[in-house]
Amino acid sequence: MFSLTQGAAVRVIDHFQYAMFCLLVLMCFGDKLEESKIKEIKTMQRRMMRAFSGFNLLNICPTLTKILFRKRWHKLFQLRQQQHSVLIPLINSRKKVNEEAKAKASSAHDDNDSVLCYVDTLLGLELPEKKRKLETEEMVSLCSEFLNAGTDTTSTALQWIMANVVKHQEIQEKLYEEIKGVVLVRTGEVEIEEEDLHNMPYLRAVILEGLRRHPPAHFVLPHVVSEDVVVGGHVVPKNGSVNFMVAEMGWDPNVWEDPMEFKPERFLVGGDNDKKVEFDIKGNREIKMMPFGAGRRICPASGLAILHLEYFVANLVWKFEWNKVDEVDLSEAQEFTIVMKNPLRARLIPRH
Ligand code: HEM
Repeated sequence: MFSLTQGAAVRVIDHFQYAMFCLLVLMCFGDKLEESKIKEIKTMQRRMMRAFSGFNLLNICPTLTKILFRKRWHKLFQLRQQQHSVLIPLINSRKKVNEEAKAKASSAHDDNDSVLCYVDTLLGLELPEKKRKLETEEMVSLCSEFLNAGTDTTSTALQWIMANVVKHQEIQEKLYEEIKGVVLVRTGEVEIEEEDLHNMPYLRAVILEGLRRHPPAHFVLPHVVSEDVVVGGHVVPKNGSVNFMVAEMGWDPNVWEDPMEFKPERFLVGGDNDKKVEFDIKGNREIKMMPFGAGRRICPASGLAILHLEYFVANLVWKFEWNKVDEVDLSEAQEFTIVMKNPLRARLIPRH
């Protein structure tokens, strides 16, 4: 992930974003693409995302806005065209892989060299009500959503968590000791595997504390109520738009002790030798925080995101000693997500 001179100061967010994007591209298209291809997809997706807020207006009354905002419509079509030219060949090549596997009468998914990727699942999907397969254009939108929704959110969360790991060296020490205890029982094994993560309750607590204290999204996506409802004595009329103050929930002093402090231990239950984490992150029983939203439109990838965060944090702490360059500044700035105003810089020393 990093190429660095021993102990050099690294601005980590660009590496986190790129690593996360590569991982999602692999999960999406099932292929390890060339770096130049990945960069082409990334640049195109960024362009689309930057322009997106300006396109919301076009939705209000398309017949009218097509006359009033011709230039903006033109730009939207141009960007969409570019997106097609980059993503459709990748979808088609996956289609071919699937067809060839079928022709050989063996499933591509049983083949050890291939993974079941997101596009495979889209190709296999039949819309139950409409009784039809997805159009290629619909798959482009879904792949685009998959890449956009997963990259900044996870890499932002990772940066906030690592910032706290650098700021609070005692947390880093505890993490390292926990990882060592799990990994060193296997001789000659230096990579942390997915299964190891189940035996690292303190790591899980650090991730949850990161999502509570620094949720990447301070609001969920806007929702509209389908009928009049009364909430806490207030009427929300049909079609009224509602949102939730995600960050404020996680910082509520009536629910959390010292809410602005970074204290992973708050998520640990059980004695010293039997520590575990039992927390209802999806808000099925009660909602104490909701970094992924809650209910029907909850982030569909909450489990995946937590797995990615655990995997990255564990390996980063296992492989490197993370030291401060300057005092870690936890001020926030609004971009696509709530990011660190002064991105984390750390001095990394390989441990092994
Ligand atoms: C730490 C990482 C992540 C956080 C904090 C996060 C948070 C959220 C939130 C708050 C929502 C809106 C929920 C609502 O409107 O009620 C959402 C929606 C969504 N997220 Fe995530 N997310 C993360 C990672 C991911 C990843 C890795 C993917 C995909 C690979 C993903 C895909 C989506 C999609 C597709 C939606 C829209 C769901 C819908 O419209 O019903 N997210 N996420």
